[in-house]
Amino acid sequence: MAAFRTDLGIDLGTASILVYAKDKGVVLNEPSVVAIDYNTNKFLAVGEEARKMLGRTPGNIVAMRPLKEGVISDYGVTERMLKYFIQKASGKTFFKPRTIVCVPSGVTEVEKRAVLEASTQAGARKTYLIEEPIAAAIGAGIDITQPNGNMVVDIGGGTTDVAVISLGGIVVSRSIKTAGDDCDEAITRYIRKKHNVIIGERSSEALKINIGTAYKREKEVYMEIRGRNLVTGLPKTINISSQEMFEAMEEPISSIVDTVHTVLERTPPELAADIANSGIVMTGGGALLYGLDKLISERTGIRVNIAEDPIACVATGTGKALDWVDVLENSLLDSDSIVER
Ligand SMILES: Nc1ncnc2c1ncn2[C@@H]1O[C@H](COP(=O)(O)OP(=O)(O)OP(=O)(O)O)[C@@H](O)[C@H]1O
Repeated sequence: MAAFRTDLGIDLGTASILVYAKDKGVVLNEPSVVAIDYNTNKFLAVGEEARKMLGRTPGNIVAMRPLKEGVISDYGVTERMLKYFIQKASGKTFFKPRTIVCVPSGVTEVEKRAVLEASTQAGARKTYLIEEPIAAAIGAGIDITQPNGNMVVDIGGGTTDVAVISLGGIVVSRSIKTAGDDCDEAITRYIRKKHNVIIGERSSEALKINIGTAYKREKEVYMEIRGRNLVTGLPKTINISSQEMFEAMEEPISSIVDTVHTVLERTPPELAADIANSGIVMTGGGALLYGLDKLISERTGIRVNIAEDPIACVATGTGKALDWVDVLENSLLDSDSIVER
């Protein structure tokens, strides 16, 4: 199949957008955040620049995430943001690329159309949509065309997708709206309750990344964080331990582990035997949470492998899928079939 230099694979994620260009790898990796001036309806900033504005904007400016919990919460803004990133990644020498966009698993048919339309309007010659677990599996280096069962656990910002894939298609899957962002929220609630301190979104994420833990650590680690004292209203610095993080995130983490368990229970025995042999593969930023691989392995009795560069897996898999369009045809939705040009 002929491939063009500018073909793009796009991981349209809740937390970030990654764009993979053929033969170049990941060329763009930015938070899926936009800052809009509501008086003029103009985009003031997109991506990293907009993320810095979260929680720091005056009345007329809103910094927001148009994708939430694995679904498109603001359709029009998502469309404009996607266009912006496609044009940025294509550069000046823009000759119509083919794009393959990986959409969060919870999107509706209407939202799928919106993504296809946005991509077409941004100049794509043809756009395909791919399901997230399939892209994650390809990105993790799994040959999904084989008649072997593979289990992929993709833990993103808004959704966790657990899927068993064989012969290029999903055999059993489950998607829950509990993932990395819920861990951040659980941390914020815990600190507010236990320390009477309110911390921001970025601080709770920093705690999770630096000292978060899903499986008891042998050696306790600590991190200082600044927030606002609920009683005095003044800034306060507190020292948080990894044990506290373990307690704070217990609920979202057990939902994720239970989901893996449920999918395994529903997996046909032949495929379950394949998975027991090859192990479970974890992808997405959430896979990097300390001890989560160990915990899942302990609960299921199956080895767990964290994919190399788990955050980029969906994007690289989406990009690589451009070469597999013919094989994957049944799993892909394309712009010719649903967008009237
Ligand atoms: N080292 C780390 N430890 C724990 N969590 C991490 C780490 N690095 C990133 N994350 C978390 O991973 C999540 C983002 O993952 P990813 O970029 O795969 O999601 P996404 O594709 O944007 O989201 P979704 O798949 O839900 O649409 C965020 O919640 C982030 O805090």
